Amino acid sequence: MRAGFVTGWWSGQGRLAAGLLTRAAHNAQRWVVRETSRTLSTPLWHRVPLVLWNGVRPTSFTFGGLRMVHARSSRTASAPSTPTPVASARSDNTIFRVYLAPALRVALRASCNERRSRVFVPGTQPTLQALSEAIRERFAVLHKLEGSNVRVVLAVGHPESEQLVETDAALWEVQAAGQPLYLRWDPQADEQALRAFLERPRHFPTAAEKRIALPPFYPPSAKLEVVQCMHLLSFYRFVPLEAPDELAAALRAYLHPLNVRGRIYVAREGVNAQLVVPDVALSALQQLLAADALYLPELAGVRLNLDPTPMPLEVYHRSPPFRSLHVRCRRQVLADGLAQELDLSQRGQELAPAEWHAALDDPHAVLIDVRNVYESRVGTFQGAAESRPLRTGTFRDTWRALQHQLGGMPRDRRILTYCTGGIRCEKAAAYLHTRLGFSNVQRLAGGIVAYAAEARKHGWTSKFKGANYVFDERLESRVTEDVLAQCETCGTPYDSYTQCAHVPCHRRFIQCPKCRRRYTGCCGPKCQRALELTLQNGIGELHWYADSVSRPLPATPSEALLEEVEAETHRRYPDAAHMLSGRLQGMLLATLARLVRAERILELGTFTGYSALCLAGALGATAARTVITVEHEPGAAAIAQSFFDRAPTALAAIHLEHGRVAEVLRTMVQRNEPPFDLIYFDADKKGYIEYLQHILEHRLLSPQGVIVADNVMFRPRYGKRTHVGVEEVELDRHAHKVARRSASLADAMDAFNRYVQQEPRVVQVVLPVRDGVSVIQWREEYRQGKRGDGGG
Ligand SMILES: C[S@@+](CC[C@H](N)C(=O)[O-])C[C@H]1O[C@@H](n2cnc3c(N)ncnc32)[C@H](O)[C@@H]1O
Repeated sequence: MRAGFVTGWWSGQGRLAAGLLTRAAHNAQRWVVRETSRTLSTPLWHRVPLVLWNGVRPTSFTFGGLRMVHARSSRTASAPSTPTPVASARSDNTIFRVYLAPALRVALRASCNERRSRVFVPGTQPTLQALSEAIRERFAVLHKLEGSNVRVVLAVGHPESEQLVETDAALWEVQAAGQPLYLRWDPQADEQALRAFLERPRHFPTAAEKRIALPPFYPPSAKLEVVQCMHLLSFYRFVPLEAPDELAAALRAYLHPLNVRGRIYVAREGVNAQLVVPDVALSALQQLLAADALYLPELAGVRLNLDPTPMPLEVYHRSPPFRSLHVRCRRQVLADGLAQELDLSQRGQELAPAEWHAALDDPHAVLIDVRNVYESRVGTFQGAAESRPLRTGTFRDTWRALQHQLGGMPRDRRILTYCTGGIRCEKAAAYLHTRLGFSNVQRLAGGIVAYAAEARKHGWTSKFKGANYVFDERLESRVTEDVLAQCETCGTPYDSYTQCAHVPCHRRFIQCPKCRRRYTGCCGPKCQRALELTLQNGIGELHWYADSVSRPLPATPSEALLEEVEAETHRRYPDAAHMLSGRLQGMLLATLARLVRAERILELGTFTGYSALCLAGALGATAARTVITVEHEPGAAAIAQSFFDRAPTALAAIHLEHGRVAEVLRTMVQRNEPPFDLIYFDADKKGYIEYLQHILEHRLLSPQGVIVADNVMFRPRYGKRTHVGVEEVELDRHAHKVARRSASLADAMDAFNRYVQQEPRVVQVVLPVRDGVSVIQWREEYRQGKRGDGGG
């Protein structure tokens, strides 16, 4: 017997029409259905088995409206009669790593989250059929294959692998070897079907095209142009659904015209929705789901958890909690990882927020926070009740944590459970009742969201302290001003979550703004280092582009001369040639010199004379115009002088001062040197602060003058890079030395930037050109003044 994993063909339109017909039976007066079902008899696509037993090996057959096409493969070995046991299976589930192959990802336009997943299959010897169902549930994007005639197979090891999983035994082998699985096109795919799918028209029918009559109370438009604010709203209901996909289709059809965004899961066990609703559409949505409404009978009278604070439209635009509407069919609306379905008919007693508020004073009650540890960290209920945190990482861990926390407890003890919106408590309470035998389980109706709204409405002192963690892009919604958590990097009280800026890590964690700045948005130095390497590459590319589209000033020394300086520098200083300013920075210096109408320029750090030549070019030759440049290294000074001697006469005179910058600056003051209109800092980084103080103190900068400081965004180099990532930075001994030195230079530059930022006499702007250029000027009130008066 052989089995193949396939996705098949079925009539998507027919499915919708069939769904609508069924719905029409509920409320015939509201629906106009012009389409009729075609071949459909089993509307649940995800219930259709995807494994073919091919004793007779059909190439295709139709099952409940789904045409199944067998995935032929190069593997011919038949399944052994005694299956190999699975080597590694955790708890009640077996976990598979499944990826979408790149070609499939692109074709399905899978989002980042949908590109790979761990797939949990109940049992330790899962069948291929169970895995295929779990995959269908996990990779909702496979829905897009609906209506196509293309096949997807499960390949082992790599995206192009032709080793396919076709039998349960092959699956167990894969699991035992810990190999990843790739969802890919069938290697023997029908080219035509594939092309038809890839070139399919991307048109999403509107409600009018679907011929759905919208309710009369709908607003004429819910477009964001006519909206003032958005409302955050959630609802869920555990209700047995015969045809979740019908309800999903109906929800899409009804909610799209209201411009509702968010995420709705629909399964045979019920519905779970988190939405953001335009203000003009809120009352229509409420009417749609009202107790007496017939539009969505499965949801009639569902409790709507409305966030009491509407979101102004500009806030929504800045950080929308949801950007579009996703209605997805899943195996469960709340995946619990339990091998056996819970009996949800016994799920404890619901307490209204006011009853809950009072119940928390019961010293004999046990309070169970059913949320995960990262949620409890930023906000919890506090009261007399004894609190037993579950500290779970995912909802699937709840069962073991409950057994652990409540193991030896009398079964008639009063248990109070709460979660964000109430849905998790329903399953937890059912488990406590039916599996652990607790008889007095009570849960907070509507969860923290409903409690916070009621507390605010009635002016109670909230017993929930801190922030309510939410699963949209806001990450939390504040209930009280209490701060229960700490910054994970410095330990100061703070409770806002962020995500590590280093994309491969992307860890969600708590970090204060100070540490966020310090670690450039990363969760720690390791990720920061990795990010810096990425940025170095990125900036390199941007610099290259900026250089290629810039055009030098006409008076700049000839490109040929500058190229010669560069070539000579590389020849004589192969390891230090990067110190030379280069074309783009040379152009920037010349432009700034022109802008401030500079006559006198001072450069600290000549090296081989590249930037001095650019500056002299910007001034042009007149008697009053001069560039003074300072260099202490005789070899570099000699090279620079040789080029200055050969410079065209159209350039301003360049006077090279041999010696250390500090001394030269002192002698300048002694000999009463007139002030400069542009001073370029490009010598030793650790002296920048001292030079600045001296220049300001002795007014060596003219009132309109500008200081240009180079390398102010200098970032440490961390040795040889193999490829970007957290673990990939190799440091050899020499690299260690370089790293230490460059780290100390980076610190010096950071100290300089911060010094200038707080220096009252100047203003500065930092430009991310190369490794950062700071442009510093006198503040207006300090422009005029006498030498030695400190500029004041
Ligand atoms: C980055 S390079 C200058 C590059 C040059 N401005 C250009 O763009 O072509 C720095 C130069 O400053 C010199 N230098 C460093 N510290 C110095 C100091 N205290 N006094 C004088 N020169 C110094 C170094 O010898 C080196 O040649």
